Amino acid sequence: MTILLEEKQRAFAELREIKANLAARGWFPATSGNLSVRVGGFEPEAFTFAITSSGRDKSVQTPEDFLLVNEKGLPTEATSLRPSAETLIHSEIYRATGAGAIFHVHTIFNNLASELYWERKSIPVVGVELIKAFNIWEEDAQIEIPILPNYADIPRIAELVEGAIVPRIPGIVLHKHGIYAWGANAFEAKRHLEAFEYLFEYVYRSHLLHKGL
Ligand SMILES: CSC[C@@H](O)[C@@H](O)C(=O)COP(=O)(O)O
Ligand SMILES: [Zn+2]
Repeated sequence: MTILLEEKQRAFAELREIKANLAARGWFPATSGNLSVRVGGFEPEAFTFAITSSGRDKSVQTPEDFLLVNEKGLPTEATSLRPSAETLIHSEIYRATGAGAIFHVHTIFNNLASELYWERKSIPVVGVELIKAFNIWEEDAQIEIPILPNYADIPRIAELVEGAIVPRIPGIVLHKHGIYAWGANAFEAKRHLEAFEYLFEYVYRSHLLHKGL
C-alpha cells in the first residue's frame, strides 16, 4: 500500500501533539508508553500505522520519535529506528477492532486497579457518570474492563488480545503494567483513555473508602 508523504506527516503531527499532551500529565514515566495512529485505508488484513519508536523519552520531541509499520509490525520504509516493543499488541487491536488510534500508558492507578481485580480478570465499574465517555448511556451502567497477564513475551500477549476484547469497552489492561485504549480516531482514543484513567482512580479510591482507610 502506498502511503502519501502528506498522510505520513499528518499522522506524525497528530502523534506529536498527543504525546506532548499525555507527557505533560506524567503519563510516560521512565520511557514507558507507546502511541499509534492508523494511516491510509482501513483494510482489515493489510494496513499501515504510525507508531512511537522504542525506548525513547516520550516527554521530549525529536525527529526520531515515530515510524511507519505494516500489519506485522515491520517498518515499511528504510529506517534505523526500532518500532515500540509492544507493536504487535497494537497490530492485534487494529486487526480485531478496526480502530483508528491506540494509546498505551503506565500509571499508578491503572496498575493498582489491575492488581486489585487480578483474580476476577476484569475491573468492574458501576454507575459512574464518566462511563458515558464510552458511548454507554444507560443509567447505572455496569462495565467490566478486561485484564490480561503481563507476559514478558509480547507475542503471547498479542495472541490473547482478540479473545479478551469486550465489544463496547475500548480498552484492555495488562496486569501491573498499563492500559491500551483505542478509538475510531485520536480524539476518541484520548477521550477513552482519560475516562479509563478517571475510572481506575475512582475504583481504587472507592475501595479504600469502603474499607474505611
Ligand atoms: C521502560 S518500561 C516500559 C516498557 O517495557 C514498555 O512496557 C513500554 O510501554 C514502552 O516500550 P517501547 O518499546 O518504548 O514502546
Ligand atoms: Zn508498556
